[in-house]
Amino acid sequence: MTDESADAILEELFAVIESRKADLPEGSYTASLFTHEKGENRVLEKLGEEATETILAAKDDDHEELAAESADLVYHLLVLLSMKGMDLADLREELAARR
Ligand SMILES: N=c1c2ncn([C@@H]3O[C@H](COP(=O)(O)OP(=O)(O)OP(=O)(O)O)[C@@H](O)[C@H]3O)c2ncn1[C@@H]1O[C@H](COP(=O)(O)O)[C@@H](O)[C@H]1O
Repeated sequence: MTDESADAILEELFAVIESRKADLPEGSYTASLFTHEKGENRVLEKLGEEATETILAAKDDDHEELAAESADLVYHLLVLLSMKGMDLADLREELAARR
């Protein structure tokens, strides 16, 4: 996979998250994070859980599980950025500044 196509997938995912935030459709897990009674604490909790699950997968040297948990982690991180009014450009800018 090229860097460009990986970035396109992140862009597409972030656009879906933004659309769920705007429309709050019934049955959407993403929408449920934006409307959760715990507020932003719910996504923060999920980030902690997914980080732990990622660590456990790494310790087990389970590559399939590590990829799956990493995807959960990145998804919840993108939801958090969206919740805070930030976007992928903020992340890209910070990473680029470190080169
Ligand atoms: N990438 C994801 C994604 N990654 C993880 N998750 C959800 O995150 C949750 C992870 O929770 P856990 O691993 O702890 O498993 P769980 O036991 O089901 O979780 P909980 O009961 O604790 O909530 C699961 O409910 C997953 O479905 C995601 N939900 C949605 N997306 C993307 O968002 C899009 C829109 O989804 P909806 O908002 O549901 O329409 C989807 O098409 C996907 O592209």
